[in-house]
Amino acid sequence: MKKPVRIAVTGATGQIGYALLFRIASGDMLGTDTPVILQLLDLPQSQTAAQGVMMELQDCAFPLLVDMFATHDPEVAFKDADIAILVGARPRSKGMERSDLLQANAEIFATQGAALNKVASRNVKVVVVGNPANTNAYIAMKSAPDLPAKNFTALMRLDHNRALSQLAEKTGKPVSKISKLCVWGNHSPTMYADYRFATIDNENIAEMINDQSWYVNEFLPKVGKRGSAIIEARGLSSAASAANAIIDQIHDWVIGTNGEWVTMGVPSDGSYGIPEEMVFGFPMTCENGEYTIVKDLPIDEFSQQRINQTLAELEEEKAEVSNLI
Ligand SMILES: NC(=O)c1ccc[n+]([C@@H]2O[C@H](COP(=O)([O-])OP(=O)(O)OC[C@H]3O[C@@H](n4cnc5c(N)ncnc54)[C@H](O)[C@@H]3O)[C@@H](O)[C@H]2O)c1
Ligand SMILES: O=C(O)C[C@H](O)C(=O)O
Repeated sequence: MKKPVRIAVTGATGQIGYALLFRIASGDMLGTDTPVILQLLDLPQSQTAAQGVMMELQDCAFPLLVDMFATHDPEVAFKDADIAILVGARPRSKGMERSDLLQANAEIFATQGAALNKVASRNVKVVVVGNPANTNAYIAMKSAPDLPAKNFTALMRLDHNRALSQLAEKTGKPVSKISKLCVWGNHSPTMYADYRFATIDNENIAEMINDQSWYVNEFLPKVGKRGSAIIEARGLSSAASAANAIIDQIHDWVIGTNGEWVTMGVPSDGSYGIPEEMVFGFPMTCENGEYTIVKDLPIDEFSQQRINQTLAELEEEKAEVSNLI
């Protein structure tokens, strides 16, 4: 058996927390050979609910769950954390855009970035889920100057998975056959789900579908606005699919992608003209616990225009939180 991995989860008693914790403890995220310790953070008024969630976790008798505790203090929750999943934040409701949450949620990520800086493992892998996820990840990263900036990521795997499923449905082929898809930019309707390089059995999907109007007028808006469609239909924002995407993003970051592309929101290294440190969705491969941006892809005029649009939105969000960083 390996050494237990300390996993801090914020917003542990919320919707996503409830869909996430049991899958982490069952081994879906890090594999069935890796024991875990869950360090749960939620607000003081949610501590009784947190006890209830822990009772249920206990009642599952997961062999991999070696310890767990709940607290309202970020410095306790993040102590020595190897992985920190920052979910705790207000979700949007009908009629709101994710950027409307910026002022409500930004301070949480400044406080939690500072706490991670103080007490987490120096190698902590951070995934920010609370919206607007990219800018919140940027705030957390800037609030943690002693940790490597590359350790801070935003959840963009849900967008990637949504795009995969739409392409599988359109082509009638299984999701597992699709390679080299990516989503550029912000986790917002401006995101750019790029299928130009995507293949099924080495055949180019764009050529296979051969319908630019479907791509521009149906596929891109459907993927970009999927979060709103779920809120409209369910009355609540996505939770099980978000938890699943968190599991996928961390699984692949830690265990690797075998050369396959995935999408993660990561601090830019200047690739594709994206300003350094801007937390942006890029195509990614992962190996040995490190991610690498897929470099030197050709960017045509349409793609450049879409990338510029999502970048401009991130620049605006960044300007709005300049008081916090
Ligand atoms: N990036 C993505 O793909 C994605 C997908 C789905 C949801 N989200 C976002 O995730 C966030 C959580 O969604 P949810 O549906 O679980 O919401 P929820 O309201 O069900 O749960 C949020 C939890 O966070 C807790 N919380 C609030 N402030 C906190 C703080 N300062 N510290 C610790 N805990 C705190 C609340 O008490 C609550 O238990 C929202 O911002 C939502 O928009 C992101
Ligand atoms: O859209 C939301 O507000 C929730 C989440 O970001 C999603 O994409 O489902």
